[in-house]
Amino acid sequence: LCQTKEQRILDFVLKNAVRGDPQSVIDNIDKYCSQREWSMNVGNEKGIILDNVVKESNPSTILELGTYCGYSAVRICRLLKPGVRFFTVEFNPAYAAVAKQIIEFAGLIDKVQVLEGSTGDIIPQLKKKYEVDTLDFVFVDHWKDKYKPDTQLLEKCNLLRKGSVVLADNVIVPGAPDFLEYVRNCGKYDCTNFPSFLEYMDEKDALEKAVFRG
Ligand SMILES: CNc1ncnc2c1ncn2[C@@H]1O[C@H](/C=C/CNC(=O)c2cc(-c3ccc(F)cc3)cc(O)c2O)[C@@H](O)[C@H]1O
Ligand SMILES: [Mg+2]
Repeated sequence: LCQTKEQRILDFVLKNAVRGDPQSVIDNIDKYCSQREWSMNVGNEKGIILDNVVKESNPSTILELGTYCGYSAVRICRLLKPGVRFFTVEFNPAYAAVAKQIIEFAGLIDKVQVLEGSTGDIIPQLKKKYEVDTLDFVFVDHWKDKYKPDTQLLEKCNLLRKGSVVLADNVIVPGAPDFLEYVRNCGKYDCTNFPSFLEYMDEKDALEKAVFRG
């Protein structure tokens, strides 16, 4: 009855992970996607870099663009102190449904708001509708051609402040060349590249950290 890969990932987690244990959820998604079916989760190599950037930023208000199955939502939220707010945006209802169940199973649903819709519509609503002042941390992992326009939209909506961290997945594979060129040359960000590997593969990939200068 599990027709989609995402449902099969959820089923594997529900069967094999430990309820309320985010690390076991992460480990089992990685196990399924490396042994059975490849899937576009940030994975464990890039995930460890993500963990370190989150830890050093110690963020209180976090936004993720592109929830997919919720792997990076679980990865990020397992590190956060109580009382922080994590918003994640997903416009595919089937993916959002899987992600909510995975986040819930991990015991993190109280920290997470899965906002169903398009980033282009939701980002402008964050201040008024979701009572966001500014964002401390943004994880960008949705369609690669939307990285640059959505980063510019975050700026336009005054959601970034001095020191806000924008961390982008896949800047080598599939790549986000216009985003890289923008954040590295527009003069508004201090950029750091973190070379790593594509999830569950030996191919090179990288994360880019862009810290807003304010
Ligand atoms: C544009 N506005 C949007 N608003 C809300 N949600 C959006 C969205 N765009 C995309 N999404 C959602 O984000 C997710 C999209 C992620 C796109 N990611 C990739 O394409 C990707 C692709 C690869 C990949 C790498 C190598 C390869 F051979 C094949 C694929 C690896 C990755 O780590 C990736 O992140 C989906 O859940 C989609 O429904
Ligand atoms: Mg990715």
